[in-house]
Amino acid sequence: MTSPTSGAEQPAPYGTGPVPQAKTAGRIRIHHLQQAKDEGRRFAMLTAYEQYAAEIFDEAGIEVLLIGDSASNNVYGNETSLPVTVDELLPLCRAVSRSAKRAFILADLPFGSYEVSAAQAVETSVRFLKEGGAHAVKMEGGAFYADTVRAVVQAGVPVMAHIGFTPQSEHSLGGYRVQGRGDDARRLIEDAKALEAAGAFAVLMEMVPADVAASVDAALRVPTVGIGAGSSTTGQVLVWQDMAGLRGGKMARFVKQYADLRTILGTAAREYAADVRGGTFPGSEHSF
Ligand SMILES: Nc1nc(=O)c2c([nH]1)NC[C@@H]1CN(c3ccc(C(=O)N[C@@H](CCC(=O)O)C(=O)O)cc3)CN21
Ligand SMILES: CC(C)C(=O)C(=O)O
Ligand SMILES: [Mg+2]
Repeated sequence: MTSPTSGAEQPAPYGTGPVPQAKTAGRIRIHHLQQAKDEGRRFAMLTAYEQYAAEIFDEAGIEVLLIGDSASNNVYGNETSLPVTVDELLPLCRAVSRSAKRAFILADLPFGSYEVSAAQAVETSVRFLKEGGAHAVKMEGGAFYADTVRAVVQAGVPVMAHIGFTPQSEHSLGGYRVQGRGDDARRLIEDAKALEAAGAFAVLMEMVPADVAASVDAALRVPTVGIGAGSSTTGQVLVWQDMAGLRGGKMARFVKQYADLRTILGTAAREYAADVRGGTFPGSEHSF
């Protein structure tokens, strides 16, 4: 193979020198996630909605950052993920994609932005890549969405499918409940296979019995990601404010809390306020 750098050293003609690769060098891509499955390794995914979380998780080696529609109830103050819009998620996606150098950037399609037609799904997905800087999108839904997945993939947008408990359908599913128990296990496996056949590069399962999730993972060539789906999936995902203990209140069973940021930030804010009220902040070292 010949390359511009082989043979005798010659000045490169203008415009043919090496292209800077900083933007993509070392970037996690879909084939790395596939390799993880093929070689029996697991990968980690977290949500991220802004600059510092994105930078910190990227530097920590988290392979996939998800701009989740869970921004609805973790950023925008809604009770559920239903109200959040494309126009609200796009700026968060842009902030994360600007801030992460290595992670694969995955954007959730919010409720109402892809269900109407395959054309609507393609239009919304393209916006997340063009305007949000995402590398792929995730959408909720089973085999019924296979044609939609196929259309988006054909347009050049990789798709992660999301099955099991799909929070955008909580009112159809009758609440926040484990999916795929008993006879429903077979349907979950068929959904996953149909979505893989439609071109999904991965399948995420939420709140599915561990043995059923293991069967789905075994039935698929592509990697799986789990949240409340046991330890047999290729990857795992958590909402970062749950994982880091920033969010208060009762946590779902599938959450493991690795830090207590809510207490740390609350203590910092109380100490700051006390210093201000007591006149000890700012000190002379903070003054001009
Ligand atoms: N902060 C946050 N964390 C999440 O994991 C999350 C969001 N927000 N927003 C969108 C969806 C909603 N999700 C949720 C939220 C709560 C439960 C929950 O309360 N589960 C209970 C009941 C399970 C059952 O009885 O079947 C649990 O104890 O796990 C589950 C999924 C997951 N996603
Ligand atoms: C919980 C994960 C899988 C998600 O879809 C989200 O954060 O929106
Ligand atoms: Mg979501």
